[in-house]
Amino acid sequence: MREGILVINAGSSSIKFSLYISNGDEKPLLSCKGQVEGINVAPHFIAKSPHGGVLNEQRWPDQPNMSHEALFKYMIEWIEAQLGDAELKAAGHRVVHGGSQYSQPLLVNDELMEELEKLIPLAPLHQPHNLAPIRALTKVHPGLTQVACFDTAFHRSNPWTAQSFALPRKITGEGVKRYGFHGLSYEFIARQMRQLSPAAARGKVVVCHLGSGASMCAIDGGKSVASTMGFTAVDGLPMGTRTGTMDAGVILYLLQQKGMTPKEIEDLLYKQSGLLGVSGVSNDMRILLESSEPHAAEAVELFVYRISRELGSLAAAMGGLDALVFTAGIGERSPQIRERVCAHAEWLGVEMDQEANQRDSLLISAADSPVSVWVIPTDEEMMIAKHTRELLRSLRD
Ligand SMILES: Nc1ncnc2c1ncn2[C@@H]1O[C@H](COP(=O)(O)OP(=O)(O)O)[C@@H](O)[C@H]1O
Ligand SMILES: CC(=O)OP(=O)(O)O
Ligand SMILES: [Mg+2]
Repeated sequence: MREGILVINAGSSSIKFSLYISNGDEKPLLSCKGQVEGINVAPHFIAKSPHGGVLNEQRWPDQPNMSHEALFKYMIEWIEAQLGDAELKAAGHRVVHGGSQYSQPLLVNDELMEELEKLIPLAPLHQPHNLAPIRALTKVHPGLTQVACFDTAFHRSNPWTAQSFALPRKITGEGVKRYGFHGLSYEFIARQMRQLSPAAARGKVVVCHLGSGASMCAIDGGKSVASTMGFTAVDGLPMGTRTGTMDAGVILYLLQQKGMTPKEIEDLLYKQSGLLGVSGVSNDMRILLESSEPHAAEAVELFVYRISRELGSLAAAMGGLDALVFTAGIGERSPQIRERVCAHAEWLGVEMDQEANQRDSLLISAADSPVSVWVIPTDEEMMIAKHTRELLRSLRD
């Protein structure tokens, strides 16, 4: 009996999917993957075979504001048609915030959904979009096994110092602490490192996940010990449209002196800041790198500067650095950003091989660099599929 596992990774401006098919107990193989991107701007659906061949592409130029729901419906109907004689066995979802309660992949039920909805204010760009496809799939397939995999889970191994704000204990006890995100990506990279360089994987690694959301993680002996994101995914590095770390006093100033409402401040911090706010040009790193606008160059400079400072901080959290990894959209595809970050990191023992970097090679450090430097494409969907399969297996046993 052929069985399908569908993985959904829904974000603020994109919904990514992967479909895995297995024959009986065999390991599931990737059947196709794709995404709708440009939601709210210029929606574009593309689906590819495992080898990268385009299977389907669709744009809606006269409906730029097409809803997440309508786009998800188009996507799911296309995916269902790909199943052929395979039965859809389960769906695994990336859920950005698991709060203080959830640190393992979990079977979705009404009670869990209620709890996850309470976390929407802590991840306004992500959580509503993570939960909507779960609900939409429940409608189409009422009995389908659905699994929620949390972006916060991998960081639960952080020591209390890395998880705490210096707030009164009562507030910390209510769950106001640092959770960290992009955990599925970091978990995938940690596994890859074990295969690529077992010695480095046993040591001290900093991973830079630089996408439209960007964060960094210190992984010591395979376990997350610190990261740049905190209570929410607006903390840490400046991102496409998010501020990253900011003096909390600025928020008081905006509330008390500028009379801004909480919703206006939320929009400012999550949607109007970061690369977009500083450059006034775009949230897209590709556009900024090509732009001749001085403010575009400053936005890139600030991005690199903040990565460099956080690198020092994360190395300090581990007491050293053996390997540095770049991943996600910018990390995997921008030799210039990697070069500039590595130039700031010479003091830590980072020496880059310029040619290897230009080629986006897997290993981009010089042969005698004390710290090895890697470019590893992340695969959050693969990690979700793995967790979903393991949970299904535990239900069968
Ligand atoms: N060749 C490139 N050079 C620089 N940046 C790139 C390149 N390709 C993609 N990006 C950046 O990667 C970002 C998207 O990364 P991705 O990891 O897919 O993000 P997310 O999953 O958070 O939507 C885009 O904002 C874009 O600026
Ligand atoms: C947590 C987060 O920022 O996710 P993304 O990079 O998908 O926006
Ligand atoms: Mg992402």
